[in-house]
Amino acid sequence: MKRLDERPVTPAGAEGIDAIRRTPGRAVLAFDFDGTLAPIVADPAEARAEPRAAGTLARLAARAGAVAIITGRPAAVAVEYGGFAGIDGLVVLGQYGMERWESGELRTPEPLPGVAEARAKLPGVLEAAGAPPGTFVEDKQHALVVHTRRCAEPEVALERLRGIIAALAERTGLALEPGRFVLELRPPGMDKGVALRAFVDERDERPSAVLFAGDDLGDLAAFDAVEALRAEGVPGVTVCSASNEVTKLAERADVVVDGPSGVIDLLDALLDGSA
Ligand SMILES: O=P(O)(O)OC[C@H]1O[C@H](O[C@H]2O[C@H](CO)[C@@H](O)[C@H](O)[C@H]2O)[C@H](O)[C@@H](O)[C@@H]1O
Repeated sequence: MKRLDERPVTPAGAEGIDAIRRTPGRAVLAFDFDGTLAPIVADPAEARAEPRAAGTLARLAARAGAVAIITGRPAAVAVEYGGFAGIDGLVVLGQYGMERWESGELRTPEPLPGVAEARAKLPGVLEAAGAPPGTFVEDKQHALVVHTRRCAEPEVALERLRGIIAALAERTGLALEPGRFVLELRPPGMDKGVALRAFVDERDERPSAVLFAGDDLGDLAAFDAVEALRAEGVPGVTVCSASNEVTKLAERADVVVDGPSGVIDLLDALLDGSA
């Protein structure tokens, strides 16, 4: 396993890592799910966390001030696919922070009416746009996700659909959330940055440091939140779980690691003091 001091880390990131090591009991660490803790697969229902993820998160939750998963998935799905149900102290903020799972309890709001309207219109919209074979819709109750990963040319398919899905989002009062070969229609107002900031602000004490790890465009809002906290004097670390599908996070991150296994290696190094 690569030691942290063998990796390129920005000076601000190194400060954040030092602060986590010095005072882990007041550190807040949060993670995206797909692409960060779970390797990307063609069928979203087949995604599962990296086999070491639950064990490492359990150790982390026992040592850190607070640990959360902040995901676009429904919280219960991330708990199930991650194997996270037994992790004491873990909080899962699902659907970009609209849902909260904690100690086996799920809090979820009523779906926005625009989602039902979009659900009814989406099949016709996709047909009218000539969605290529392989395009499919994932219905998350609070949001609808158009996937193109299974198309012969996923990027071409995504670009063909982008405009018409954006128009549907506008007509139904929803936000368009683009991601790795996905266009998601979801309620506006909440994002991973808002969710992370609220999670940090719940603490009784100011955190010693904040870390967020992600891989996709929706995670940039959480990177913004880490940077805003840094500007307020809270040391922070942004970690990119790298892929060749999204490069924007690697350009912004303090530390870049090689996919979900690299994220777990990094956390194990932090926990084992070899960081
Ligand atoms: O916030 P996340 O935990 O990263 O969730 C974002 C979206 O992830 C899922 O899609 C991605 O993973 C799939 C399974 O590996 C993959 O097939 C797809 O191409 C990826 O974009 C999920 O299906 C979405 O609902 C989430 O919004």
